[in-house]
Amino acid sequence: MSIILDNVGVTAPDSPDVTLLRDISFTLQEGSMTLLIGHAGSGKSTLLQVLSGLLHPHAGTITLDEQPVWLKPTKADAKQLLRFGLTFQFPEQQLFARSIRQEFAYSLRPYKLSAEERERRIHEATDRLDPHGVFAMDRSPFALSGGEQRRLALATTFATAPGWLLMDEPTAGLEAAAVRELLRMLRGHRGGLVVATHDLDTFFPLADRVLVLAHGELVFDGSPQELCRAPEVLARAGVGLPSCAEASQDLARVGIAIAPDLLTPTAAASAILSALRREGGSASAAAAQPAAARAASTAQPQQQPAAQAGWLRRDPRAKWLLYLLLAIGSMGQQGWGSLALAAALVGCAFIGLPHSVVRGIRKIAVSYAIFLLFSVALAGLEVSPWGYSAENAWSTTFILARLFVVLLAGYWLAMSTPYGQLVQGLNWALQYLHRWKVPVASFSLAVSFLFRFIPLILREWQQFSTIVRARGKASVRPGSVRVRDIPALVVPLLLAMFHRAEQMTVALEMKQIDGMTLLLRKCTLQWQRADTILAVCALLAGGILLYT
Ligand SMILES: Nc1ncnc2c1ncn2[C@@H]1O[C@H](COP(=O)(O)OP(=O)(O)OP(=O)(O)O)[C@@H](O)[C@H]1O
Repeated sequence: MSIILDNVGVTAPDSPDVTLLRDISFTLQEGSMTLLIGHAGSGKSTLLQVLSGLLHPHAGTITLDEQPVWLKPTKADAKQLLRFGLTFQFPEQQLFARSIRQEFAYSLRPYKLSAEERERRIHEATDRLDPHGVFAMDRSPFALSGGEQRRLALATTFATAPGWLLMDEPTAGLEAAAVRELLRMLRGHRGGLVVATHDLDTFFPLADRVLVLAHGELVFDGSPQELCRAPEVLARAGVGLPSCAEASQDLARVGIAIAPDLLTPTAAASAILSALRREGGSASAAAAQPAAARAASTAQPQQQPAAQAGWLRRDPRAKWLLYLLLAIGSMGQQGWGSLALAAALVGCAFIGLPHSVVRGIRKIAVSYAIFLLFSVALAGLEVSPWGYSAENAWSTTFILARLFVVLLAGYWLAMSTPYGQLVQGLNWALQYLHRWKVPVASFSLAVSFLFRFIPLILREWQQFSTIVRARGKASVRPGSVRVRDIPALVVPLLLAMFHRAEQMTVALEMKQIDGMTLLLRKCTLQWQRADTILAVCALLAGGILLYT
């Protein structure tokens, strides 16, 4: 049961111009354990999602047992999906059900097992992962401790008996004893394993193979031992050395030569002992020196920050002004002709923004059109006597169309301005109101909080929707969620958001930040000539809309 990736390339789901993985080719053999390592953001999690059929590659092919994983760009082969088990970082965050039994039921549902087989799988998984017998089937998963929750989350994946178990940072946040326990379980896993990790020392002794990623490209494919003998590869890829290679370099400096590929403390200890016993270890230390020197001298590649797009460089105060005038001007329109003019002016604001932003309008428009159809259908209904008023329907259409133009203006502001700048721009205006004794401090705090929260919600939504697609084995378009998976998405999402809100509140309290502090912060924005031109254009656009 081998997995073959042939020249796979992946772009960001929402931004096809951003490449996440480039020309990845390799074959993974059944029963093997492969590590994915690389610097933060190198593409490890993305590769796991591609391997498990959650993310469609824009180029190349992926086959499992010579059968393609993807039938078409929006549809993975449902049968193939059942053969993968993907666990995410902090898998305990994915729990949502009222009872442990329901957690298992949710993970096993796509497999359509008989009742006996389902019970057998649950027993087998709990035997392995519940040594202290805390998984009473009617117990709430939220009544378990953090470590027990993680074991339960892993057990639900193990119960699906995946041919390929793919794990993202499985040791993150685990204490040493729990790591040992995890390794014991992994040794017992009968299928193939792919582990994305930064924890080289834990996994190198177990792994058959290591794939190193750097900036979305595969830069090394070989055994852990080979990689330890080539520390320059790790340095170039921005990955720290495993302890065995580091110890070998340090010992070489004091004249003790041991090989850099002794992956366990036991192997290293006996090599050190032999080296100490040997006379004149210094000569061999010289042999180890070049590798150390090579590693140290290899500078890590620096990524150049991308040039900022024109709109992003503009002062947020000018953008707020344009937004407010467009929004007020659009709301003031009473006829379709002038509303079309307002829409055209809002449309002009999108010129120069990335294609992904423009594509976002299509998504918003589709959802809004559905909402509009329902609203218009209801608005026209007349109850006594029964009938349908075209006039009511038409006026509702107009009001909703006007709202849509305002919504687009808001979307433009949000997409063209980083949230920090949005808040600064608004606070600048609020400072004047504060001087005129208008109580705006709480408003300023609420706005800062809200703007900080919106991107967090979007990020968490993306993460949890990927998790439910993986657990529910949903062969649906990436980014979408089936209705029946919504409880499995909403509960962990809300819990994560509450947790985030709590963290942010504590951070604000610790830093003693309140609305007044935010309001009185020195404004670091810099008004430029182009901003004056934008402000004049905004006033002109506003003037035209108010006049029409
Ligand atoms: N939906 C997306 N849109 C745009 N960029 C994305 C998207 N998903 C991931 N990226 C970017 O792709 C790169 C690879 O992300 P990925 O999560 O795969 O990295 P990683 O190697 O797993 O990182 P880490 O070790 O920090 O978990 C990152 O720079 C990330 O910001």
